[in-house]
Amino acid sequence: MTSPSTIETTGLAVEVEDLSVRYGDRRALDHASLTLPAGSIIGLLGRNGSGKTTLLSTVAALRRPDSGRVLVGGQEPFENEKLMEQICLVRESGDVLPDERISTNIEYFATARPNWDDELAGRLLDVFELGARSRPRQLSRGQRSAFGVVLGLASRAPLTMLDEVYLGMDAPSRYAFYDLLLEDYVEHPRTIVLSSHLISELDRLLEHVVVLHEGSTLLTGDADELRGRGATVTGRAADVDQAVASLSDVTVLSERSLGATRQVTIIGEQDRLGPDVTGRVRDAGLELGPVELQDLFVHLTERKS
Ligand SMILES: Nc1ncnc2c1ncn2[C@@H]1O[C@H](COP(=O)(O)OP(=O)(O)OP(=O)(O)O)[C@@H](O)[C@H]1O
Repeated sequence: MTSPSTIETTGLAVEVEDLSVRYGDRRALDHASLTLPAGSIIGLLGRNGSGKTTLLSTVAALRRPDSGRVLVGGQEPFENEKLMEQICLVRESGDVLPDERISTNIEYFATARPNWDDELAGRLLDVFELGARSRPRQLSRGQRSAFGVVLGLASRAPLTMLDEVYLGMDAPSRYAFYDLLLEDYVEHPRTIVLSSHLISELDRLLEHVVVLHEGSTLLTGDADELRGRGATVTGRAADVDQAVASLSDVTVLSERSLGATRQVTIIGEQDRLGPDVTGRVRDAGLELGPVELQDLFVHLTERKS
């Protein structure tokens, strides 16, 4: 069993083995297997309906597997009260008391969270301009999302899962959230899962990525390793076009132009770029950079559809 000090410093790992979950006849998860490594920020990516919420709900023991199993820190979460104190899932739907004041909601939430940090909660409420006396029912969608973020971060749960909560927030609030998340994570490492189908903003935060597609695991791995599977080629538009046209066995994932500069994202056969490709790009005097996870995600899920 994991000791409390290990939980504090590294968070809880999740092992999902051959997991299937059905809603009636509909199979939301179909023999999915994956690992969420302890002490990392993980992007759980997938198109609408791919099974992200179902997976997180099963990990948080809100649903029971139809077959297969989930282990959190080596233990099954279902009806495991002690373990549930260490797991925090914030869903876009809220899971708060809509007619009670924010301060009351916080008191209620904090009692079930041994690592709860009141000072952090207060700071986050200030950043997102949420009054302690207001009630969730009176908040806008974005403000309710921000309140979810407050509850998720201030819980400091060894396994914290935020299910698309931040999508309703406006850009300044989202960027404040990303900065605060990173700042707090560096001081208090834990396992943080961010689910989304919009990942370009999250890209820089992610250390590990899981892509679900139609209820199964399409891809899972270290984010840097995935970023290295393709490349961006940047330079003068004409030079980039000439270099990319000369590369055989390369697929273009996206193109962006700014004035005379062009950036093309490429990926090689079997999702690898050989040294011959990178060498030729460098020889042409062009800049080579990592691929954006969003481009890789769109490419992989489109190809599967
Ligand atoms: N309560 C439910 N009853 C019946 N089917 C459901 C229910 N909840 C989800 N599903 C189905 O299960 C599948 C997976 O849904 P899920 O909500 O887990 O996906 P998701 O990846 O979180 O989607 P989104 O990005 O749109 O939130 C979908 O096909 C969905 O229609």
